[in-house]
Amino acid sequence: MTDIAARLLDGKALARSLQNEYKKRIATLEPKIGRPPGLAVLMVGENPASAVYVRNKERASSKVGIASFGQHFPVTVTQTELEVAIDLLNADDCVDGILLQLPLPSHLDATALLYRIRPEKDADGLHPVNLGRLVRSEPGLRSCTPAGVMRLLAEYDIDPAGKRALVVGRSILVGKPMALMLLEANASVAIAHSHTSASDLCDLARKADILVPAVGKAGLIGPELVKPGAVVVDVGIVRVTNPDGSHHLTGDVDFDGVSRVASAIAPVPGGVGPMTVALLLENTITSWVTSWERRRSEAHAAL
Ligand SMILES: Nc1nc(=O)c2c([nH]1)NC[C@@H]1CN(c3ccc(C(=O)N[C@@H](CCC(=O)O)C(=O)O)cc3)C=[N+]21
Ligand SMILES: [Mg+2]
Repeated sequence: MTDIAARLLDGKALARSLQNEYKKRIATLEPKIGRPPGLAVLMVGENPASAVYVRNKERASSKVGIASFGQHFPVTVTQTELEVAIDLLNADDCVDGILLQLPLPSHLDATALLYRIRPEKDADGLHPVNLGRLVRSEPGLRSCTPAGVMRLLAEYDIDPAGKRALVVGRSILVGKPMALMLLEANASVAIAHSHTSASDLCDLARKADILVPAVGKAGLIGPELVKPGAVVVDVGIVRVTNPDGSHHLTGDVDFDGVSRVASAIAPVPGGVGPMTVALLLENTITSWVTSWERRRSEAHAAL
């Protein structure tokens, strides 16, 4: 067998160049709007993986000129306290994006909190209004990870139209919106999930031209599950503890094995993760511009 190295879908590099564009855009518009865009990331408890993502988001925000209104709550925080925090951010004219880091401890009702975020500030695209817009193929704020995957495919001129796509996983954060976005891009989409049998997963995966695992199970996708020439976008995130107690990040895909079979592959780390952060910034900037335009046209109407 000849080893054909797959093209690397370099999310890290693309995210870096997107961030440079965001930075310029903000620098141009800030004098007109009179304030920077604002993003509030709400985190509950001490999940170390979550802490890494929150830090990445805040670092990226400050790099492009987005003001952070992050709040970190103890694991004992009550539903009411979070509702109050969300209400204040909803009403704060300096805050354009609100992200509630998931998962939450089980004593909290995450759905009720997500529904409480004003759809105009829903930087994560998880409010039912924004999910409904996605189902209808209307513009709106969209879930950052799947939107980042679509942007990454576009950057490498990979057009899903007419291709068979398989999404593995059906979470509201990734799997479902991912399937809808691939459908919108005219792929023939299948979804495998925890009730899909191993043999069905194998059949579906081996037929897929575009394979998007989003499960969080290291080694789930080996080369035997990949159609030669397929595009593989790894959305799984697994935090592995090394023998010395340190940690490293890996995805659902056996990268070395699969990169000999696939035509293109997005790695973990360095693929979808940085794109998720980039699209979060982009959603925040979109909300910032939209709310400014709305206020301007209201002011005009009042004259
Ligand atoms: N409401 C909500 N929205 C989310 O978007 C959300 C969430 N909750 N909960 C947790 C997951 C996870 N997530 C990541 C974001 C960035 C990286 C990321 O930047 N990864 C880098 C490097 C990570 C590192 O520094 O090691 C990479 O893959 O190269 C990873 C994971 C967003 N999530
Ligand atoms: Mg599932």
